[in-house]
Amino acid sequence: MAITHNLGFPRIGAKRELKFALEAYWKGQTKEAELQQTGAELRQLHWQQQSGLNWAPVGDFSFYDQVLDTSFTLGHLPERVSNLAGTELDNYFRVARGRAVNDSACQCVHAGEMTKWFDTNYHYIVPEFTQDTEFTLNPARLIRQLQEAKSQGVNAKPVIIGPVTYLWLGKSKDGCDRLQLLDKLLPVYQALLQQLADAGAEWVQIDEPALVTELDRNWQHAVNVAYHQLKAAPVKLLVATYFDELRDNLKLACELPVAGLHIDAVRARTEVVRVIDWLPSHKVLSLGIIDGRNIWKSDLTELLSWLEPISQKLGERLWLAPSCSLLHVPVDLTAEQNLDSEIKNWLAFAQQKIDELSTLATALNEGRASVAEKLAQNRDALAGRRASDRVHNPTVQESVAKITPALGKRASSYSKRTAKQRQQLALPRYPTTTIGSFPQTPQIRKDRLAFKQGELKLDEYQNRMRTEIEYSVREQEALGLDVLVHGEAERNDMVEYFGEQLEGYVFSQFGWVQSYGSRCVKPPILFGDITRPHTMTVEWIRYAQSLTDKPMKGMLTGPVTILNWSFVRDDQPRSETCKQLALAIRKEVLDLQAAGVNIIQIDEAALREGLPLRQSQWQEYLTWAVECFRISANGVKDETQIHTHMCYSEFNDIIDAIAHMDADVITIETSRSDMELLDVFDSFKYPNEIGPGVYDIHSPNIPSEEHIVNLMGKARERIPAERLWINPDCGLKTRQWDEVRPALQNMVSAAKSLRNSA
Ligand SMILES: Nc1nc2c(c(=O)[nH]1)N[C@@H](CNc1ccc(C(=O)N[C@@H](CCC(=O)N[C@@H](CCC(=O)N[C@@H](CCC(=O)O)C(=O)O)C(=O)O)C(=O)O)cc1)CN2
Ligand code: MET
Ligand SMILES: [Zn+2]
Repeated sequence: MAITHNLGFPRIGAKRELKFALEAYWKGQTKEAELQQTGAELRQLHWQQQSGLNWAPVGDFSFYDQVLDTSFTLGHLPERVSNLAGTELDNYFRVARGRAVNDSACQCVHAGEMTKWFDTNYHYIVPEFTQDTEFTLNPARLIRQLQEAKSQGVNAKPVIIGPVTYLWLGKSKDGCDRLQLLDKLLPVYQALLQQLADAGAEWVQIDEPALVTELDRNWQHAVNVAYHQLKAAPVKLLVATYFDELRDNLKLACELPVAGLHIDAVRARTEVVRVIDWLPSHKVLSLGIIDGRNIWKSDLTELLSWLEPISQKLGERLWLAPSCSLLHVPVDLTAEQNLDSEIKNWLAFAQQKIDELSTLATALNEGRASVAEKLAQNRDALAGRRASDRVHNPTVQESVAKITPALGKRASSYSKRTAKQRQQLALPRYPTTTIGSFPQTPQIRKDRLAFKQGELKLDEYQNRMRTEIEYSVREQEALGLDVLVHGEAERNDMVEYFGEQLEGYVFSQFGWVQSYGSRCVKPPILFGDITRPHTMTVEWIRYAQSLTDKPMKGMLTGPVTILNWSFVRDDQPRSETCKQLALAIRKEVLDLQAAGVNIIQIDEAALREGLPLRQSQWQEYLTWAVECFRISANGVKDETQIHTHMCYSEFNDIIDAIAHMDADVITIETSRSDMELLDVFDSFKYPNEIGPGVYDIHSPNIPSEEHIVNLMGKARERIPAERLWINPDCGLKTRQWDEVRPALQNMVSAAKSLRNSA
């Protein structure tokens, strides 16, 4: 009798109800009660949609981020919000975004740092630790939601982040050893588990994904200490791991004194046999067999053949689940009206994944015959996908086979190139530029929606986008920027836009996935061999260049970032898919050059995110990822200046790979680290030009000229002035013009004053 459960459900809503409710609340258009009501309705709906399972998650819902929720549950808030007026929700949003609703008392504080959740495009708010950090239990939200679920007849299993992973996710602000806090943390967890038990919880899922990373002995020891202390709690604990194999932590995870273990049986399938061997015979084994990171239908028949003997052996001890929380996939495939029907039949979103799980459990519990029709349909869909001639294109495969190292090499070294580029571009010292996007105004979005719904003709849509481009060019000229951009008005997203242009992709209408807070992305679906049937950006850039005598940067997204932010095929290695994308981008680069564009930026914002979770596997990834970037960028002549952009701040451990990309200029995030991270870009390790971001675009705050001059002063201590550019941290699409204008004004005047003082 296999038991089914889910680790977490997407909370944004099939029509992004949560996003709209949050944004209305932040603007002060609605009251807290309305926001709470939307939350309750979404939870109820999502529990109903999971009612076919034996256990549904509770506590996976969040108004912003589940890690921030955990910080609140543990009574662990940054000191800067501890004495401010307002409700708990006000404080919650202050930590999340720097301010509460309509903070009329101007109780704005700097927001908590945001960083990537493991190797996903989801971002969490980083817990901030010092040696004086204290924890106090604040379980009300979780207990209320447990009661809410129970009152609706849900078989509820609370979900929390485990103590070791919680510490692992955070950052020490004073150099303290986070593990020293474990002793203070565990009693709070113990009390929390006690309260959940009192409120009627039988099982609690306690997530410890840190167990799939390389933990040193102190961290491994902490895992043991934690669960030996928590075993006294009067609930059954299911320790959940996901996103990778357990490897060196396998034995440790199996032997913890808890009632069950969940592992990612998609990414760690080869470990299942060993886990079954090691797991004591009283424990539940939860196998995450449905891929929570991708949108393809599972091969149910193949899974059954594998699972039947396991089910025989484990009986009631076998639980089945998606590999990880379904937060990382869209909600419901049936909402899609415009998806190509052949390809739609190959896909499963969150709801369909829940159905797959139920089908598998029924087959195991009642025999395959009981779901024969569903299994047959599933087999047909998969056979169709395998055989489809839309997936395979021999010409593309030949081009990839013909790739040689020469394709990734520029004709001359950086020093030769830069001399020619300087002569041609004649830029001042400390050239100023921006990262690509300008505000995506409500009007731009409205126009695009009208166009997509057929209410606006192509011509008219293009006219309007050209007007937006012209507007941003005039603004940049007025500001006195040196290298201009067209502003990306015509792009819904830097990856989806390219997915829409390339052959081998389809895209959804409602396939939204949360990236941070209320911000979502709609990853395009890469199903087949990639070709570029026509130019994708040339006309827009050419138009923008025609408006000005200043140099206009061509703007592209790089192959690695397109790969990492798409749902990609699982029938060939990612490196193979990436090479196909690289060849397509290379064509675009060469066409831009032919159109007279002599500065081309190729964004690789997600290059670091694609790193495997274990450092021992990094090199293999970096080798092909960097090679793909080089293939896309390096076909150009010496005079063409290649830029790349990366908006994260940890380069120490991959600086060699970054240098090996050999872009003429790299723009990076640095403003929040006070330029310290430039230490790693010193002349030996990084010989080319650098634009260290001088202000944080995630914040509405306007940086002062003095602040920027100050930061650049620090940059100059590390990098020779002739190799420095001045630019923001990242694109400006989420900001408003009223914020962008004064910020860039200060940036440009900072550049002028630096030039004068040189
Ligand atoms: N893919 C990706 N990942 C990334 C980033 C990124 O830029 N792209 N940046 C980093 C941070 N993550 C981010 C993720 C999303 C957004 C973002 O701005 N998302 C927008 C949606 C962007 C989009 O796809 N816009 C579409 C659709 C917009 C829309 O909602 N349209 C409305 C109608 C228009 C309206 O009335 O507003 C509708 O369909 O109902 C468009 O412009 O065409 C949002 O959530 O609001 C920003 C940063 C890391 N990961
Ligand atoms: N060119 C892109 C932009 O400016 C780069 C963003 S990186 C997330 O929006
Ligand atoms: Zn960026």
